[in-house]
Amino acid sequence: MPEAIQDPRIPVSVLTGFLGAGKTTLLNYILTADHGQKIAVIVNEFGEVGIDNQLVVGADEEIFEMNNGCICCTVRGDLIRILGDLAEAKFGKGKRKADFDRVVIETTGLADPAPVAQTFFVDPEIADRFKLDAIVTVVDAKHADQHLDEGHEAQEQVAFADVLLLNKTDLVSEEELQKLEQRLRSMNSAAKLHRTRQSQIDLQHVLGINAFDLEQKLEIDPGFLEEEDHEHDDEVTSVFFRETRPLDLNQVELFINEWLAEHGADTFRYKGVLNIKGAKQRIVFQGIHMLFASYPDRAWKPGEVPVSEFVVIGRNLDEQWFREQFARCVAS
Ligand SMILES: Nc1nc2c(ncn2[C@@H]2O[C@H](COP(=O)(O)OP(=O)(O)OP(=O)(O)O)[C@@H](O)[C@H]2O)c(=O)[nH]1
Repeated sequence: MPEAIQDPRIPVSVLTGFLGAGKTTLLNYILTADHGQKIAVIVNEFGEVGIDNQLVVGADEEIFEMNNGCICCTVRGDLIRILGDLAEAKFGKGKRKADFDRVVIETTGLADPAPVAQTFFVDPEIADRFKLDAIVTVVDAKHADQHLDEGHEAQEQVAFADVLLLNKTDLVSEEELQKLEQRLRSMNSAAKLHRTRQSQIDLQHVLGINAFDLEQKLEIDPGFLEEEDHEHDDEVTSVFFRETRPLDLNQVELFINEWLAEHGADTFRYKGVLNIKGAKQRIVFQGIHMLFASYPDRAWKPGEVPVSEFVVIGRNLDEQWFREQFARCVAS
């Protein structure tokens, strides 16, 4: 990806997934795989001092632990501090030096990924140095239905995912897998879904995937955003928007202001590109709840049809409201 190469920020992958889904297994797999990259690891294990450090292999890696609470509530300050230390060790003139190409954060199975992801939008120094590459959610195929029925955390982990790893496929039948895949897709049609055993996957699907590059995903799997399935009555759903007519910037701003005021709490994740009238570049547009960012991306290519495409993932989404508001954004 040319954009990714030009972006000097350090990519960060966030591993999430419910308790026992296979996050540490994935982290170990990443650390031992032959990818030639140096990875700094941040581990947050709820209430178990040092446990994860013992489970994580790869002694050469920089491992930072956060044991004083759940990453999503009490210790976001810790996360900011650790990331700041890492940036200082890589770029600063201090004594402590650490050379690494990317950061992987393993969150506790009970974490709501939003505050972790928000860290990369909120804190200007962090946003300057680090870029959220992707949220990777490991799903336990055997227990997912139960977790999704019971808990908001599991639903939100699926909703926030850029990549879903349907793990432990050895423990369930093909039929069960297909049903579960449908359920996951109906909750988050934008995430790329892979089946895994022992969290093993070609790491090009997990690291350096530049999650906000919808185009790349569309190349791999055209139409994947449009898959819809209403068989389940899960509250978490995703809605996809596409419009080739250029949009009016003022109307888009009004739409977004209204959206964040009225529906910010229900919209977990949204991302995509906008085709703004008069703009030569695509505008990347993304956010998490009320935190929203947009910035000019690459220029539209010669021969490329400029198009606005984005996905909104959330709970109890008022799809009709979104469609009506979005329709008003088309430039006259
Ligand atoms: N049968 C089966 N077991 C698996 C698979 N992947 C992981 N496991 C096992 O599941 C258990 C939990 O895996 P972990 O990687 O520790 O899961 P985790 O998500 O890090 O767990 P927490 O940190 O407790 O949330 C371990 O015993 C793994 O060996 C799989 O594909 N199939």
